Amino acid sequence: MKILVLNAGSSSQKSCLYEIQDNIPENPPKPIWSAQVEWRPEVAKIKIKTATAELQQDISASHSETIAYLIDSLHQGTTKVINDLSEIDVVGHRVVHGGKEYQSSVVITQAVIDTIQQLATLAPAHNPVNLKGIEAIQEHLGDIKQVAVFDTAFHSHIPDEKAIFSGAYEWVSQGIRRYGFHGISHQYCTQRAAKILGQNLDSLRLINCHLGNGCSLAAVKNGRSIDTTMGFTPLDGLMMGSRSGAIDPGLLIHLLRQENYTPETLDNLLNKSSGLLGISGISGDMRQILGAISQGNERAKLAYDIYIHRLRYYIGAMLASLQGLDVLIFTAGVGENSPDVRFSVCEAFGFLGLLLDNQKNHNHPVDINIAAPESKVKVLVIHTQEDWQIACECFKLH
Ligand SMILES: Nc1ncnc2c1ncn2[C@@H]1O[C@H](COP(=O)(O)OP(=O)(O)O)[C@@H](O)[C@H]1O
Ligand SMILES: CC(=O)OP(=O)(O)O
Ligand SMILES: [Mg+2]
Repeated sequence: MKILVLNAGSSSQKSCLYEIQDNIPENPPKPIWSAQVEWRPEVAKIKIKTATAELQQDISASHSETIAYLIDSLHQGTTKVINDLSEIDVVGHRVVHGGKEYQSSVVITQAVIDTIQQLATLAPAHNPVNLKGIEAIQEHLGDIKQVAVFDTAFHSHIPDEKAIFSGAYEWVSQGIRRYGFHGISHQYCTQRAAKILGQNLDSLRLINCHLGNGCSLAAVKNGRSIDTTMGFTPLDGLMMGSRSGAIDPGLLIHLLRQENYTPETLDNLLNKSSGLLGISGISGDMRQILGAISQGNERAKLAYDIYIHRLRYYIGAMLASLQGLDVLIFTAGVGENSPDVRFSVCEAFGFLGLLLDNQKNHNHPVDINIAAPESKVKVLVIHTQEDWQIACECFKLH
């Protein structure tokens, strides 16, 4: 069975074509075809990879035209991997916000599209681009079966005392609660951790640190998320590349009342120009922050220190929810690639008996335990594979 996956983020889209035969294999296979698009103001920067070819192309085209270009590259030119588009059985999409309506993956119907649309105000940087992907597939692949896989689904069993905000009781019936995000990645890493360690999830308390452009933690017990740092929207919790994470809600009232902010200017400030970017004034990219620190830039150092403090602070919160810890996991762009961040975080938890193996930490670890043999907590670096997780969900629903 051939499954095309579109994993759209706020500024980029990863896409893969997978083939699954009779059963889901234990280890994720390489995709037959993969593509990455970065949306820049005037241009889509495209990279396509197959077993035998690599193609890089900048095109000036709309979202739908860019997806048409990707689809063409599946059966034409040097990146051709299928003879005909009818070989594709199903298309899976990452959808960031599923609200209270969706607690597991669903086959997409018009009603599903309408709901994703209604939820767009809660994830304005994500749900609209997810919808564009669904519509482009309808346009170019007709009525092929499409599946929505929600970032919120993995967190849908978080107990009420951790999910309900301590505001108005009416919020509960209005669906205002902690939903949590990055669930596709948190779920993949949870299952992968059990596989790497050869242990059953029933016996493991995990904290998964998803540190990409957006950042969140999940506390996982018995294979389920029981707490997480993102909330009603993907703005809560940790400091991120350009998002503030949690801040005093009284500050928002102050900005609206005294500083003439509007909902739009606040949204822009908190989602697009805060976090590492806002504090450093340089970039939301951790590589650039680390580079600037090595040049002695004090604002970059402050941004890094706040980022680490917030990570430690929320790991503390997840520890309290789990009442202990067996495995700490680092994943996504920063978590997978920055030994500095991993070291700075782990240093604070020596009191738990957590000890890193410094050599393993620096040796580009992928899917291994980087804790010292005597450490009481295992520390895994896992290459998150959201696309594969989405493909597996499609396979299960087909
Ligand atoms: N070698 C590295 N060291 C530190 N950070 C890195 C490194 N490589 C990538 N990153 C970080 O990873 C981030 C992107 O992570 P990624 O998971 O790809 O994000 P997303 O899927 O949210 O767009 C970049 O902003 C960058 O800060
Ligand atoms: C939900 C979310 O924040 O996703 P991303 O990290 O892809 O922006
Ligand atoms: Mg991501």
